[in-house]
Amino acid sequence: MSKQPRYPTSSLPHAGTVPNKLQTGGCITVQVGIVRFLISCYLHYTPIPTERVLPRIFILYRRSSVCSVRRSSLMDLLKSVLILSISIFSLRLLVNRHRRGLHLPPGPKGLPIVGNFVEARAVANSNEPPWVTFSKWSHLYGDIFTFQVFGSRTVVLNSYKAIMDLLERRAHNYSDRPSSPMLNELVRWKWLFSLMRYSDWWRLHRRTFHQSFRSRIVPEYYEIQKQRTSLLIQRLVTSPKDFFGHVRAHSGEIILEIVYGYRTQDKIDPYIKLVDVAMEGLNAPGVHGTFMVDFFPILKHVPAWFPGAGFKTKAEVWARNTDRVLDLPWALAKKLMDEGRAVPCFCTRNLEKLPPSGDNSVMDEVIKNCAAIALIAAGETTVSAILSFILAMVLNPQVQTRAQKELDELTGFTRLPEFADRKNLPYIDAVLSETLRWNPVVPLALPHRAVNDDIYEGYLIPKGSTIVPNAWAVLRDESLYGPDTQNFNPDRFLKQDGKSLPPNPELLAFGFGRRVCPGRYLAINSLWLTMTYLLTSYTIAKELDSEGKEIDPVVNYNTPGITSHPHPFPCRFIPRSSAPSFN
Ligand code: HEM
Repeated sequence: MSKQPRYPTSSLPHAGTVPNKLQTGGCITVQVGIVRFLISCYLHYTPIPTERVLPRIFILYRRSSVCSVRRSSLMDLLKSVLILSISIFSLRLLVNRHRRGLHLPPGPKGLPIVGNFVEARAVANSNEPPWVTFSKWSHLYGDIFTFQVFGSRTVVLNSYKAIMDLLERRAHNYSDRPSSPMLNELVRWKWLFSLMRYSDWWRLHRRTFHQSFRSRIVPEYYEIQKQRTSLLIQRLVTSPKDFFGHVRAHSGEIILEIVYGYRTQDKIDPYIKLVDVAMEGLNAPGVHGTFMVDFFPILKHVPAWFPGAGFKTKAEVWARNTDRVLDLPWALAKKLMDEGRAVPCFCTRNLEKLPPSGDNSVMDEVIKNCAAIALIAAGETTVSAILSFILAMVLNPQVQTRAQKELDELTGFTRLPEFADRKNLPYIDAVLSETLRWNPVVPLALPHRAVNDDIYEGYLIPKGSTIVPNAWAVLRDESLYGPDTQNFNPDRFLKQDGKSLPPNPELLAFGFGRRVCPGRYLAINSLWLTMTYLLTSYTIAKELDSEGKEIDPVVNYNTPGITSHPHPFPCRFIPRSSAPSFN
């Protein structure tokens, strides 16, 4: 007796019997479904992902049974899959010739299935920073090149034109972010809107954040920035050797007060420490491809005790720090508000806007997330830019003298500079631009993602590709910025007869399109003020060894992670006698 299918018998034309016609129809449904899926993979240039194909086949197979078909044997099914795969492969070869010469951008040749896994691992494990390696690859493959690892495609942009054409002018297609199961789910950074997909949830965060950090609002923070920068100058008198720590504290203090209304303690502040610890869990997995789970999301379900699942243990430790940096400063701000001791800040201003009655849980979460991202995003970035400026002054005393002269002439050496002075200090502005250019803080910006297929300069950029803008390579491009771009030379940004100015490094250092850094106005103000206060108060010089000889600092920016900052270097802060800061 034939076996009855497991579906409601009422849907059968003749319960208990299975007509041959429908059986054939079901098989065709399966096959048509598979063909359609494989063709769609082809059309979107997606390498056929086995982890998606197999479940898909089984879903189709089950659906076919609704057509009252007796299930064909598994062998039959596999046979048809094989035949169809071979046909689709031939079809692919055939249609390839007719695709109007559309190709993917060039790139290193990969192996079947794994693609450029070997090259990607080499980049991730190399002593050379990835932006330098990518810049070298661009000499081999061109300004736009691509590589692919286990079906996940990356397109690297190495020219100003390509970056602007795609990420700025076609921002509607390139404002998404690639998803990273390691960062978003395992290390629980999903509340960080810099990592969120291009969605309404991201838009709500971005809008809330932007309202408090746009160019017209940031002057409200001048006072906090001035007070904290004066404190930095004082601290350098007492312990100049600890300048890395002081610069770190300075950036942390500014953002903690702006966002949570919290004034840090004098010693190493626990909240600043919290951010530093949490950053480890952002920097290490932040470089796409470091963890296999980003290529095979299914691995996130592997238990931590399983051999080779060490990433789960690491992720759990990092995730606890992620939770702490989100929750603890927020709890403090809420406590200060409840006790009536809160000073006006990002949190109070936004929470007060909420209606007193009703469910505010969504906006509560958004405000909490935005406050914490400010803390995370402002920390390392501003610190790195200020340290680069200090290093540049140690290495280029002639630049420092000229900048001090410009400042002293304007202020008469009787007062500290004011933000209103900025328009009258063109050389200081050139030094600031050169600081952002010389060693950009986020050399590869953050990765973007193509929402749809796109064609650029005859190349196909498939939907879902990760787009990496190599800002470092562009900022070192001699055709844009003149000769010796490895050297610090602010003159590049001064008007010269008949010559047009190179692109403002702010256009590259702070990212692109709809994802451009929303904290850039605050960051530029902090950097400008710190530079001018330091130049007014100190001469920054090379450290001396025990014999009184100058020590040349080593310029090393090879730091793992998304941001790049100089390795510790020695220097001296020589107070300028009778500087207004010390009176
Ligand atoms: C010198 C200092 C800074 C530099 C160089 C910098 C650079 C960047 C870059 C390159 C991006 C990625 C843009 C893209 O995807 O194309 C970014 C994103 C972001 N930055 Fe900054 N940043 C700095 C300071 C700050 C500060 C002070 C804040 C907060 C007050 C901040 C908040 C953010 C946020 C929230 C994002 C995510 C934007 C999004 O995905 O929509 N940044 N920043």
